[in-house]
Amino acid sequence: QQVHVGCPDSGARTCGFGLNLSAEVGSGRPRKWECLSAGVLAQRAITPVEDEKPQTSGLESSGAIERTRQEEAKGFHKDLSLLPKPLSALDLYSKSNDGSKVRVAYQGVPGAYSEAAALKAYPNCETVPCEEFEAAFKAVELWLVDKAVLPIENSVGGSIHRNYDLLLRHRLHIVGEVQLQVNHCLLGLPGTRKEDIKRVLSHPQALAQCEMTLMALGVVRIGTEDTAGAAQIVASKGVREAGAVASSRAAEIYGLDILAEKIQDDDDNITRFLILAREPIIPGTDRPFKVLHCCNDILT
Ligand SMILES: O=C(O)C(=O)C[C@]1(C(=O)O)C=C[C@@H](O)C=C1
Repeated sequence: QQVHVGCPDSGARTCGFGLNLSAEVGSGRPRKWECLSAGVLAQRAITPVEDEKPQTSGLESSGAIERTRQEEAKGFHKDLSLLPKPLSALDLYSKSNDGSKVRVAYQGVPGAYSEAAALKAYPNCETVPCEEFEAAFKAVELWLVDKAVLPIENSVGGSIHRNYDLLLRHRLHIVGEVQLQVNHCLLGLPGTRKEDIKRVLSHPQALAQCEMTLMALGVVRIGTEDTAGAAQIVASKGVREAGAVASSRAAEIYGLDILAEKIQDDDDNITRFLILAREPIIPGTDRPFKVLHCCNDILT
């Protein structure tokens, strides 16, 4: 039984990190265990093939070993390209930025715009729903997630003050931002008509963004924690006269009909989200950065 974890392209001999585990078949006892770290002294993994080489005896054998040792000592650093390449700041930047395996907290339930913003920022991320904004901040601080994506302002509704307060009270860093086009839909139970709706549930921001449409419909507005949460309530209560303002994705997730699309007052309804992390982004020194100098002298 042999397990070898290493770099397939360079082979065990040159791989900087490797694990080589061999055991005699049937004995159940490991015969050899070798784990190599990235250190230069531990460059060479003993492969099973080398281990099975027939043994030679006496002087002939020790002379050959000595010659090999000397040759190896002389030629140890001959092919420098075989040494493991040190990580650069750029490697780390691109690896942490490909979106894979990143856990991102957002406020709301699946189908919320904040979840869409998280997926826009990190397309392959694992989204983690949180009941309140504060829970999303704490999830990052407690290392339960890597990032949080939170709405900070909307082109129609203005600032989301709660998140400004939370930014002051928590020690997280703003590491990016996402802008999302928010297209609200009026959702209802399957088979309902727009005219049947008497009460509309949604996040207060979303209700404010659809003020004119909702006024024209003459419906009662009820605030909820998030837009997708409103869709979830409408679907679970099964009340035909209740509707929700939420995304088309929320309609899909909770099995609701889209009774009207793009019901926001302003077609250009954009929400800006901040991406928060425990660590700030420190510009690397291996890439050029643009710096803008404002010289007052030029203007006077
Ligand atoms: O309820 C949601 O779906 C959210 O993501 C929250 C929120 C907000 O807080 O502004 C985000 C975008 C929309 O502007 C409406 C609501």
